[in-house]
Amino acid sequence: MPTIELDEASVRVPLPGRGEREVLAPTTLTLTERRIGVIGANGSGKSTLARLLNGLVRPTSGRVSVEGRDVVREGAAVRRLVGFCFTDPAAQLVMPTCVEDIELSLRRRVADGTTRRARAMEVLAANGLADHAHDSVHSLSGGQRQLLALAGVLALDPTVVVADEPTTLLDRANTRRVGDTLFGLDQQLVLVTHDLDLAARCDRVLVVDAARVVADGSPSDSIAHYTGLVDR
Ligand SMILES: Nc1ncnc2c1ncn2[C@@H]1O[C@H](COP(=O)(O)OP(=O)(O)OP(=O)(O)O)[C@@H](O)[C@H]1O
Repeated sequence: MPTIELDEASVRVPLPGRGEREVLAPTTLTLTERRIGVIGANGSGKSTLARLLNGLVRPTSGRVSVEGRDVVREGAAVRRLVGFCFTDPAAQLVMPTCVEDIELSLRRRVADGTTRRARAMEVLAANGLADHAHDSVHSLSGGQRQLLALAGVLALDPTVVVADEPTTLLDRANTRRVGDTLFGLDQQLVLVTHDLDLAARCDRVLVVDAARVVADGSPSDSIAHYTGLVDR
């Protein structure tokens, strides 16, 4: 599996007229497991941690690297390695139809339009969306939209998939479909989630609380730590 490293990486954001806020305290981690869960309360810093991994957020201090590539100095290379799936697929789906959306993802990879269309159709088929290729993205259900957004990320064959609460907007059946897709991936997965059933399927789970990783271990130990914080 790939190696993701955080070396004393912190994130502070300026608050106009009020100094700054630490949204992630200096954090050191080496992540080599296949499936890594990140859980914690709203506003604890999970998304910030996830966004550091592909350079969407830059560390204020310290270093973050993926496969030895620094997310700041080698940002383009890191973004090729790390696919990022957002909570709200609307953040990712910008083209009118499903097949055009996948083609947009592929534009830098496949120059020839006919080949690109064929590849996009394959990607849709692999994700159970072939029948919707020419449908409007807006006609899809929430679960189908999330699968389409994920398909757009997977079309680029990333080495690592970071998914930030990909099932939060979904009902139970779609949570299961998207969860099964994510846990069926060959790639390394970093999954930020409020769904403790999904967290329980990971190999290692980090608990974030008040801008710090406060627990890091097996799913059962980390989930127990988190529920202990909530029940405190
Ligand atoms: N650019 C920013 N400016 C100001 N505050 C920020 C910024 N980025 C993050 N924060 C704050 O840092 C805290 C952590 O945010 P983050 O989005 O990482 O939390 P989270 O654990 O993912 O929360 P949720 O579960 O609600 O998605 C929040 O209080 C958020 O408002």
